Amino acid sequence: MIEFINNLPKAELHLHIEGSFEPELMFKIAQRNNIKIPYKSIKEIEEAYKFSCLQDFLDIYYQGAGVLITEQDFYDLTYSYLQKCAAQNVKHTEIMFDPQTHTHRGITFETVIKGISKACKDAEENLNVSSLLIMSYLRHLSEEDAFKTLEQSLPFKHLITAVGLDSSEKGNPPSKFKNVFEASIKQGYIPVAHAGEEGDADYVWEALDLLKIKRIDHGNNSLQDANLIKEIIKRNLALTVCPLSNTALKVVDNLKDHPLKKMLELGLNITINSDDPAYFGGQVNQNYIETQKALNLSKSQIYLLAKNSFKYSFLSEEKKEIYLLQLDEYYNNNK
Ligand code: HPA
Ligand SMILES: [Zn+2]
Repeated sequence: MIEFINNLPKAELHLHIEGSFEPELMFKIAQRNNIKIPYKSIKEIEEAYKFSCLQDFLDIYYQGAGVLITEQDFYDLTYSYLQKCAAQNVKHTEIMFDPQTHTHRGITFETVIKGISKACKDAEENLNVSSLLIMSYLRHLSEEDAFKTLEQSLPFKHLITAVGLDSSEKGNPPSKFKNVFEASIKQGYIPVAHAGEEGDADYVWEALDLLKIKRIDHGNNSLQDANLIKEIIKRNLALTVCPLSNTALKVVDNLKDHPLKKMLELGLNITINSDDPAYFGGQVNQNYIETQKALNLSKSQIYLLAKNSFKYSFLSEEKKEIYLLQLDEYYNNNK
């Protein structure tokens, strides 16, 4: 089964590039930029990565991102993640980045987007991994600040496919960002949002009805509301579920209690993703492997999860078709 998962062609739809920042690379870039980080060794960093909730994690995640200064830093961070994609048979990835985490430290939007997008272009050519970008607004900041970010993104609109909403969920409902999402959609960006990770089902309703999202990031707490489940299925929206993130942030106590299998049985369109792999103990394949084991998922369920990852991507129908054919061929030869 492990080999079946490792070789399975798949896409990743929920990945924060700042959350892919491995300790080794963080040390290297910190040294290069003459920045002190509050850890003496990789062991100390790993010790610090013990979280009791989302906010606990976010404090450390923003601190880690603070060593990224130059276009080269953003390039190295992104290329390093894309190399991991190639090694895991991730054929396509939809990468979130948080511009405000960097612009608030005096790094220009241009530096961030140029470094990330150049790595994506090189990986497409050299590693055969395709990607697109999701610019995520930080929900603990104001809507006005998100509007500034939208404005800064416009010269680089051709490099960005979607907008997202992440950071501290509780107390920052989707309704706070209704206007900036409306403006983002007008600019041609596809809307997605984190909803129902720590927030309740009403936050997912708001994301659907007010932000008009085309995909739900996490969405675990949708299970609180049977009408919401029906609505998600009716709108044909997928949930980008992140099992190891959920256990690391205590959204779920134990992987054996994870609702993913129940979600599949309810007919929800589910995908498996790593969220912040450097912080949560595993890349996307590890998420598949551990979840399969904990929930005793069948090969056909694993196949369905990979199929959903392409089907609910924001690729063109033609490109989806190519990847889906590759996946079907793999499955027929290995089931
Ligand atoms: O899992 C997450 N939730 C909210 N914000 C985030 N930013 C990075 N990862 C996350
Ligand atoms: Zn996330």
